[in-house]
Amino acid sequence: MTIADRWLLPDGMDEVLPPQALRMESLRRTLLDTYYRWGYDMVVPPPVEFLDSLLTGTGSDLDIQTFKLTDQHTGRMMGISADVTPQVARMDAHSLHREGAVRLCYCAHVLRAQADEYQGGRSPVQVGLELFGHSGIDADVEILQLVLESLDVAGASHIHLAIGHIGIYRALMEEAGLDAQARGRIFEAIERKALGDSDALIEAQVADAALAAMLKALPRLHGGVEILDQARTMFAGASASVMAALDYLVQLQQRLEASHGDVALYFDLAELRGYQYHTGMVFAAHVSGYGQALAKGGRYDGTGRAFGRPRPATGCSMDLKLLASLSEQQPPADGVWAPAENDAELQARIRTLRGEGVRVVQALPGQDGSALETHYRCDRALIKRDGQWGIVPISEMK
Ligand SMILES: N[C@@H](Cc1c[nH]c[nH+]1)C(=O)O
Repeated sequence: MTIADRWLLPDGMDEVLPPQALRMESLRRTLLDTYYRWGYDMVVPPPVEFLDSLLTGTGSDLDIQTFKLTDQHTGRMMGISADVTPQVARMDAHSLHREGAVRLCYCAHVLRAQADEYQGGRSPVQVGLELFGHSGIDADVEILQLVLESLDVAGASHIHLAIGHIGIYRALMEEAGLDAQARGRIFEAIERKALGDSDALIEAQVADAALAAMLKALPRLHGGVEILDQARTMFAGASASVMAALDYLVQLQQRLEASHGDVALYFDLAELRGYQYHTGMVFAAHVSGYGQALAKGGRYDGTGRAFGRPRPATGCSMDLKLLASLSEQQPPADGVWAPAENDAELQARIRTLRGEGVRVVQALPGQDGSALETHYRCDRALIKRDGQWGIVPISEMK
Protein backbone atom coordinates (compact mmCIF):
# COMPACT_ATOMS: atom_id res chain seq x y z
CA MET A 1 0.00 0.00 0.00
CA THR A 2 1.53 3.33 -1.01
CA ILE A 3 1.11 6.56 0.97
CA ALA A 4 -1.29 7.78 -1.72
CA ASP A 5 -3.45 4.66 -1.28
CA ARG A 6 -3.56 5.09 2.47
CA TRP A 7 -5.48 8.31 2.38
CA LEU A 8 -7.83 7.21 -0.35
CA LEU A 9 -11.38 6.84 0.88
CA PRO A 10 -13.77 4.34 -0.71
CA ASP A 11 -15.94 5.88 -3.39
CA GLY A 12 -18.84 7.81 -1.88
CA MET A 13 -17.54 7.54 1.72
CA ASP A 14 -16.70 11.09 2.61
CA GLU A 15 -15.35 12.82 5.66
CA VAL A 16 -16.66 16.17 6.84
CA LEU A 17 -14.17 18.83 7.87
CA PRO A 18 -14.53 22.20 9.62
CA PRO A 19 -16.42 24.39 9.12
CA GLN A 20 -18.85 22.04 7.33
CA ALA A 21 -19.05 19.63 10.27
CA LEU A 22 -20.12 22.48 12.54
CA ARG A 23 -22.74 23.61 10.03
CA MET A 24 -24.07 20.06 9.96
CA GLU A 25 -24.21 19.81 13.72
CA SER A 26 -25.97 23.13 14.22
CA LEU A 27 -28.47 22.25 11.48
CA ARG A 28 -29.06 18.86 13.14
CA ARG A 29 -29.86 20.60 16.42
CA THR A 30 -32.16 23.13 14.78
CA LEU A 31 -34.03 20.47 12.85
CA LEU A 32 -34.49 18.16 15.83
CA ASP A 33 -35.61 21.11 17.97
CA THR A 34 -38.14 21.99 15.27
CA TYR A 35 -39.45 18.42 15.15
CA TYR A 36 -39.65 18.37 18.95
CA ARG A 37 -41.80 21.49 18.84
CA TRP A 38 -44.13 19.78 16.37
CA GLY A 39 -44.55 16.84 18.77
CA TYR A 40 -42.12 14.34 17.23
CA ASP A 41 -40.28 12.03 19.63
CA MET A 42 -36.71 11.11 18.82
CA VAL A 43 -35.66 7.51 18.24
CA VAL A 44 -32.19 6.05 17.65
CA PRO A 45 -32.12 2.95 15.44
CA PRO A 46 -29.32 0.38 15.71
CA PRO A 47 -26.70 0.76 12.95
CA VAL A 48 -26.78 -2.98 12.22
CA GLU A 49 -29.61 -5.51 12.39
CA PHE A 50 -30.33 -9.05 11.30
CA LEU A 51 -31.00 -8.96 7.61
CA ASP A 52 -34.42 -10.61 7.94
CA SER A 53 -35.80 -7.83 10.09
CA LEU A 54 -34.05 -5.06 8.16
CA LEU A 55 -35.40 -6.08 4.78
CA THR A 56 -38.79 -7.53 5.71
CA GLY A 57 -41.48 -6.04 3.51
CA THR A 58 -39.20 -3.51 1.84
CA GLY A 59 -38.53 -4.92 -1.64
CA SER A 60 -35.37 -5.51 -3.61
CA ASP A 61 -34.15 -1.90 -3.98
CA LEU A 62 -33.18 -1.78 -0.36
CA ASP A 63 -31.64 -5.26 -0.51
CA ILE A 64 -29.24 -4.08 -3.24
CA GLN A 65 -28.38 -1.00 -1.17
CA THR A 66 -27.59 -2.93 2.01
CA PHE A 67 -24.05 -3.85 3.06
CA LYS A 68 -24.06 -7.36 4.49
CA LEU A 69 -21.89 -9.01 7.11
CA THR A 70 -21.94 -12.12 9.26
CA ASP A 71 -22.54 -11.96 13.00
CA GLN A 72 -19.68 -13.86 14.66
CA HIS A 73 -21.93 -14.56 17.67
CA THR A 74 -24.80 -16.24 15.90
CA GLY A 75 -23.54 -16.90 12.40
CA ARG A 76 -26.58 -15.03 11.09
CA MET A 77 -26.48 -12.49 8.30
CA MET A 78 -26.69 -8.89 9.36
CA GLY A 79 -27.19 -5.76 7.33
CA ILE A 80 -25.98 -2.21 7.90
CA SER A 81 -28.94 0.12 7.79
CA ALA A 82 -29.26 1.81 4.38
CA ASP A 83 -32.57 3.49 5.23
CA VAL A 84 -33.94 4.27 8.69
CA THR A 85 -37.62 4.30 7.65
CA PRO A 86 -38.27 0.52 7.87
CA GLN A 87 -36.45 0.41 11.23
CA VAL A 88 -38.73 3.12 12.60
CA ALA A 89 -41.76 1.27 11.18
CA ARG A 90 -40.61 -1.75 13.18
CA MET A 91 -40.28 0.37 16.33
CA ASP A 92 -43.83 1.66 15.87
CA ALA A 93 -45.34 -1.73 15.06
CA HIS A 94 -43.43 -3.91 17.47
CA SER A 95 -41.38 -2.07 20.09
CA LEU A 96 -43.58 0.90 20.97
CA HIS A 97 -46.99 -0.54 20.41
CA ARG A 98 -48.74 2.79 21.01
CA GLU A 99 -52.27 3.29 19.72
CA GLY A 100 -53.37 6.18 17.52
CA ALA A 101 -51.09 8.68 15.84
CA VAL A 102 -47.40 8.26 16.66
CA ARG A 103 -44.87 10.86 15.54
CA LEU A 104 -41.19 9.88 15.48
CA CYS A 105 -38.03 11.57 14.22
CA TYR A 106 -34.40 10.51 13.87
CA CYS A 107 -30.96 11.49 12.69
CA ALA A 108 -28.64 8.57 11.97
CA HIS A 109 -25.68 7.57 9.84
CA VAL A 110 -26.59 5.03 7.18
CA LEU A 111 -24.44 3.27 4.59
CA ARG A 112 -25.34 2.39 1.05
CA ALA A 113 -23.69 -0.32 -0.96
CA GLN A 114 -24.22 1.59 -4.20
CA ALA A 115 -24.09 5.26 -5.00
CA ASP A 116 -26.63 6.16 -7.61
CA GLU A 117 -27.40 9.40 -9.35
CA TYR A 118 -30.43 10.01 -7.12
CA GLN A 119 -28.94 9.14 -3.75
CA GLY A 120 -25.59 10.92 -3.85
CA GLY A 121 -22.89 9.61 -1.50
CA ARG A 122 -22.78 6.21 0.12
CA SER A 123 -22.55 7.48 3.69
CA PRO A 124 -25.42 9.94 4.20
CA VAL A 125 -26.65 11.14 7.56
CA GLN A 126 -30.35 10.47 7.29
CA VAL A 127 -32.60 12.85 9.12
CA GLY A 128 -36.31 12.29 8.92
CA LEU A 129 -39.81 12.06 10.28
CA GLU A 130 -42.34 9.27 10.31
CA LEU A 131 -46.00 9.63 11.24
CA PHE A 132 -47.89 6.40 11.95
CA GLY A 133 -51.51 5.59 12.65
CA HIS A 134 -53.27 8.19 10.51
CA SER A 135 -54.37 7.52 6.96
CA GLY A 136 -55.88 10.92 6.16
CA ILE A 137 -54.52 13.73 4.02
CA ASP A 138 -53.75 15.83 7.12
CA ALA A 139 -50.87 13.53 8.06
CA ASP A 140 -49.35 13.87 4.58
CA VAL A 141 -49.82 17.64 4.69
CA GLU A 142 -48.07 17.80 8.07
CA ILE A 143 -45.09 15.87 6.70
CA LEU A 144 -44.89 18.11 3.63
CA GLN A 145 -45.11 21.21 5.80
CA LEU A 146 -42.22 19.93 7.89
CA VAL A 147 -40.20 19.14 4.76
CA LEU A 148 -40.66 22.73 3.59
CA GLU A 149 -39.84 24.06 7.04
CA SER A 150 -36.68 21.91 7.17
CA LEU A 151 -35.53 23.15 3.78
CA ASP A 152 -36.26 26.70 4.81
CA VAL A 153 -34.20 26.33 8.00
CA ALA A 154 -31.36 24.87 5.92
CA GLY A 155 -31.40 27.96 3.71
CA ALA A 156 -33.04 26.57 0.56
CA SER A 157 -34.94 28.89 -1.72
CA HIS A 158 -37.01 28.37 -4.89
CA ILE A 159 -38.13 24.93 -3.83
CA HIS A 160 -39.61 22.69 -6.44
CA LEU A 161 -41.85 19.95 -5.04
CA ALA A 162 -42.55 16.99 -7.33
CA ILE A 163 -45.53 14.89 -6.26
CA GLY A 164 -46.75 11.57 -7.59
CA HIS A 165 -48.97 8.71 -6.49
CA ILE A 166 -47.73 5.12 -6.66
CA GLY A 167 -51.35 3.93 -6.44
CA ILE A 168 -52.09 4.99 -10.04
CA TYR A 169 -49.33 2.90 -11.56
CA ARG A 170 -50.10 -0.03 -9.24
CA ALA A 171 -53.83 -0.03 -10.06
CA LEU A 172 -53.20 0.08 -13.82
CA MET A 173 -50.63 -2.72 -13.59
CA GLU A 174 -53.00 -4.81 -11.53
CA GLU A 175 -55.67 -4.47 -14.20
CA ALA A 176 -53.09 -5.57 -16.78
CA GLY A 177 -52.53 -8.78 -14.77
CA LEU A 178 -48.92 -9.31 -15.94
CA ASP A 179 -46.39 -11.66 -14.41
CA ALA A 180 -43.64 -10.36 -12.13
CA GLN A 181 -40.98 -10.37 -14.83
CA ALA A 182 -43.01 -8.30 -17.30
CA ARG A 183 -44.07 -5.96 -14.51
CA GLY A 184 -40.45 -5.51 -13.48
CA ARG A 185 -39.31 -4.62 -16.99
CA ILE A 186 -42.10 -2.09 -17.51
CA PHE A 187 -41.45 -0.57 -14.06
CA GLU A 188 -37.78 -0.21 -14.84
CA ALA A 189 -38.42 1.47 -18.22
CA ILE A 190 -40.98 3.90 -16.76
CA GLU A 191 -38.67 4.66 -13.80
CA ARG A 192 -35.87 5.50 -16.27
CA LYS A 193 -38.38 7.62 -18.23
CA ALA A 194 -37.31 5.69 -21.33
CA LEU A 195 -40.52 6.31 -23.27
CA GLY A 196 -39.52 4.31 -26.37
CA ASP A 197 -38.72 1.25 -24.26
CA SER A 198 -41.80 1.50 -22.05
CA ASP A 199 -44.10 1.98 -25.09
CA ALA A 200 -42.65 -1.07 -26.82
CA LEU A 201 -42.92 -3.23 -23.69
CA ILE A 202 -46.48 -2.13 -22.96
CA GLU A 203 -47.59 -2.73 -26.55
CA ALA A 204 -46.05 -6.18 -26.51
CA GLN A 205 -47.40 -7.22 -23.10
CA VAL A 206 -50.75 -5.51 -22.57
CA ALA A 207 -53.47 -6.91 -24.82
CA ASP A 208 -56.27 -4.51 -23.77
CA ALA A 209 -55.77 -1.49 -26.07
CA ALA A 210 -57.45 1.03 -23.73
CA LEU A 211 -55.35 -0.10 -20.78
CA ALA A 212 -52.17 -0.06 -22.87
CA ALA A 213 -52.96 3.53 -23.91
CA MET A 214 -53.38 4.53 -20.25
CA LEU A 215 -50.09 2.92 -19.25
CA LYS A 216 -48.32 4.58 -22.15
CA ALA A 217 -49.75 7.93 -21.11
CA LEU A 218 -48.49 7.59 -17.54
CA PRO A 219 -44.85 8.66 -18.05
CA ARG A 220 -46.06 11.53 -20.23
CA LEU A 221 -48.23 13.00 -17.52
CA HIS A 222 -45.96 15.41 -15.75
CA GLY A 223 -46.13 19.14 -15.30
CA GLY A 224 -48.24 21.69 -13.43
CA VAL A 225 -51.61 21.10 -11.81
CA GLU A 226 -53.25 21.00 -15.25
CA ILE A 227 -51.93 17.49 -15.82
CA LEU A 228 -54.28 16.26 -13.10
CA ASP A 229 -57.23 17.29 -15.29
CA GLN A 230 -55.64 15.68 -18.32
CA ALA A 231 -55.14 12.52 -16.27
CA ARG A 232 -58.78 12.52 -15.24
CA THR A 233 -59.83 12.51 -18.90
CA MET A 234 -57.20 9.98 -19.89
CA PHE A 235 -58.03 7.55 -17.07
CA ALA A 236 -61.83 7.97 -17.25
CA GLY A 237 -62.29 4.25 -17.85
CA ALA A 238 -59.82 3.10 -15.19
CA SER A 239 -60.66 1.64 -11.79
CA ALA A 240 -62.08 3.74 -8.97
CA SER A 241 -58.75 3.65 -7.11
CA VAL A 242 -57.07 5.56 -9.97
CA MET A 243 -59.69 8.31 -9.70
CA ALA A 244 -59.40 8.32 -5.91
CA ALA A 245 -55.62 8.82 -6.23
CA LEU A 246 -56.13 11.72 -8.64
CA ASP A 247 -58.69 13.31 -6.32
CA TYR A 248 -56.19 12.96 -3.49
CA LEU A 249 -53.53 14.81 -5.47
CA VAL A 250 -55.99 17.61 -6.29
CA GLN A 251 -56.81 18.01 -2.60
CA LEU A 252 -53.13 17.99 -1.68
CA GLN A 253 -52.45 20.65 -4.28
CA GLN A 254 -55.22 22.84 -2.81
CA ARG A 255 -53.91 22.44 0.73
CA LEU A 256 -50.33 23.26 -0.26
CA GLU A 257 -51.38 26.17 -2.47
CA ALA A 258 -53.14 27.67 0.55
CA SER A 259 -50.28 27.18 3.01
CA HIS A 260 -47.19 27.46 0.75
CA GLY A 261 -48.18 29.41 -2.35
CA ASP A 262 -44.51 30.23 -3.02
CA VAL A 263 -43.49 26.61 -3.58
CA ALA A 264 -43.49 25.42 -7.20
CA LEU A 265 -45.63 22.29 -7.38
CA TYR A 266 -44.98 19.76 -10.07
CA PHE A 267 -46.93 16.55 -10.64
CA ASP A 268 -45.39 13.44 -12.08
CA LEU A 269 -47.67 10.43 -12.29
CA ALA A 270 -44.79 8.14 -13.18
CA GLU A 271 -42.68 9.16 -10.20
CA LEU A 272 -41.81 5.63 -9.12
CA ARG A 273 -38.39 6.29 -7.68
CA GLY A 274 -37.66 5.63 -4.09
CA TYR A 275 -38.17 2.42 -2.26
CA GLN A 276 -40.72 -0.19 -3.09
CA TYR A 277 -42.46 0.11 0.26
CA HIS A 278 -44.31 3.26 -0.78
CA THR A 279 -48.02 2.75 -1.34
CA GLY A 280 -49.60 6.15 -2.07
CA MET A 281 -48.56 9.77 -2.46
CA VAL A 282 -44.79 10.13 -3.02
CA PHE A 283 -42.75 13.29 -3.33
CA ALA A 284 -39.28 14.68 -3.92
CA ALA A 285 -38.14 18.25 -3.19
CA HIS A 286 -35.51 19.86 -5.40
CA VAL A 287 -33.70 23.17 -5.52
CA SER A 288 -31.77 24.41 -8.52
CA GLY A 289 -28.10 23.52 -8.66
CA TYR A 290 -28.64 20.15 -6.98
CA GLY A 291 -29.05 17.08 -9.16
CA GLN A 292 -30.42 14.97 -6.36
CA ALA A 293 -33.55 15.51 -4.32
CA LEU A 294 -33.04 17.26 -0.98
CA ALA A 295 -36.00 15.54 0.62
CA LYS A 296 -37.98 12.47 -0.35
CA GLY A 297 -40.84 10.56 1.10
CA GLY A 298 -44.42 9.53 0.91
CA ARG A 299 -47.01 7.15 2.21
CA TYR A 300 -46.10 3.57 3.00
CA ASP A 301 -49.16 2.08 4.69
CA GLY A 302 -48.96 -1.40 6.13
CA THR A 303 -45.15 -1.76 6.28
CA GLY A 304 -45.52 -2.75 9.94
CA ARG A 305 -47.52 -5.86 8.89
CA ALA A 306 -44.31 -7.88 8.77
CA PHE A 307 -43.81 -7.03 12.45
CA GLY A 308 -47.33 -7.97 13.46
CA ARG A 309 -49.13 -4.64 13.18
CA PRO A 310 -50.02 -3.04 9.85
CA ARG A 311 -50.38 0.71 10.35
CA PRO A 312 -50.97 3.68 8.10
CA ALA A 313 -47.66 5.53 7.71
CA THR A 314 -46.23 8.57 6.00
CA GLY A 315 -42.87 10.27 6.29
CA CYS A 316 -39.85 11.90 4.76
CA SER A 317 -36.08 11.58 4.78
CA MET A 318 -33.29 14.01 4.02
CA ASP A 319 -29.50 13.81 3.92
CA LEU A 320 -28.11 16.16 6.56
CA LYS A 321 -24.79 16.38 4.67
CA LEU A 322 -26.56 17.59 1.57
CA LEU A 323 -28.84 19.97 3.48
CA ALA A 324 -25.87 21.52 5.31
CA SER A 325 -24.19 22.23 1.98
CA LEU A 326 -27.03 24.61 1.07
CA SER A 327 -25.65 27.28 3.30
CA GLU A 328 -22.29 28.87 2.63
CA GLN A 329 -22.51 30.80 5.85
CA GLN A 330 -19.26 30.94 7.79
CA PRO A 331 -19.59 30.00 11.45
CA PRO A 332 -19.24 33.15 13.55
CA ALA A 333 -15.80 34.28 14.75
CA ASP A 334 -16.88 35.03 18.29
CA GLY A 335 -14.36 33.16 20.43
CA VAL A 336 -11.96 34.44 23.06
CA TRP A 337 -8.25 33.63 22.92
CA ALA A 338 -6.59 33.16 26.29
CA PRO A 339 -2.89 32.95 27.04
CA ALA A 340 -1.11 29.78 28.16
CA GLU A 341 -0.47 31.02 31.69
CA ASN A 342 -1.45 28.83 34.61
CA ASP A 343 -2.79 31.69 36.68
CA ALA A 344 -5.63 30.94 39.14
CA GLU A 345 -7.49 34.13 38.33
CA LEU A 346 -7.14 33.49 34.61
CA GLN A 347 -8.44 29.93 35.00
CA ALA A 348 -11.40 31.15 37.06
CA ARG A 349 -12.23 33.72 34.40
CA ILE A 350 -12.03 31.13 31.63
CA ARG A 351 -14.34 28.82 33.57
CA THR A 352 -16.88 31.59 34.07
CA LEU A 353 -16.82 32.57 30.41
CA ARG A 354 -17.24 28.97 29.24
CA GLY A 355 -20.05 28.58 31.75
CA GLU A 356 -21.75 31.54 30.08
CA GLY A 357 -21.48 29.75 26.75
CA VAL A 358 -18.50 31.68 25.39
CA ARG A 359 -15.95 29.75 23.32
CA VAL A 360 -12.57 30.23 25.02
CA VAL A 361 -9.49 28.77 23.40
CA GLN A 362 -6.49 28.67 25.68
CA ALA A 363 -3.08 28.71 24.04
CA LEU A 364 -0.83 25.75 24.75
CA PRO A 365 2.66 26.60 25.99
CA GLY A 366 4.68 27.75 23.00
CA GLN A 367 1.63 28.20 20.78
CA ASP A 368 1.65 31.54 19.04
CA GLY A 369 -1.43 33.49 18.10
CA SER A 370 -1.41 32.74 14.36
CA ALA A 371 -4.64 31.78 12.58
CA LEU A 372 -6.67 32.99 15.54
CA GLU A 373 -9.48 34.39 13.45
CA THR A 374 -9.49 31.71 10.77
CA HIS A 375 -8.92 28.41 12.57
CA TYR A 376 -9.91 29.28 16.09
CA ARG A 377 -12.51 31.86 15.15
CA CYS A 378 -11.54 34.21 17.98
CA ASP A 379 -12.38 37.88 17.71
CA ARG A 380 -11.36 38.78 21.26
CA ALA A 381 -8.56 37.98 23.68
CA LEU A 382 -8.20 37.73 27.42
CA ILE A 383 -5.26 39.84 28.53
CA LYS A 384 -3.92 41.16 31.80
CA ARG A 385 -3.68 44.91 32.07
CA ASP A 386 -2.83 46.76 35.25
CA GLY A 387 -3.05 43.49 37.17
CA GLN A 388 -6.61 42.74 35.93
CA TRP A 389 -7.79 40.13 33.40
CA GLY A 390 -10.05 41.68 30.79
CA ILE A 391 -11.42 41.02 27.29
CA VAL A 392 -10.22 43.18 24.41
CA PRO A 393 -10.65 42.99 20.62
CA ILE A 394 -8.04 40.69 19.11
CA SER A 395 -6.35 43.64 17.40
CA GLU A 396 -5.36 44.97 20.84
CA MET A 397 -3.90 41.68 21.97
CA LYS A 398 -0.28 42.67 21.60
N1 LIG B 1 -36.86 6.67 3.52
C1 LIG B 1 -37.35 7.10 2.24
C2 LIG B 1 -38.24 8.32 2.37
C3 LIG B 1 -39.38 8.09 3.29
C4 LIG B 1 -39.45 8.32 4.62
N2 LIG B 1 -40.67 7.93 5.01
C5 LIG B 1 -41.33 7.51 3.98
N3 LIG B 1 -40.55 7.59 2.92
C6 LIG B 1 -36.17 7.44 1.32
O1 LIG B 1 -35.07 7.59 1.80
O2 LIG B 1 -36.37 7.57 0.14
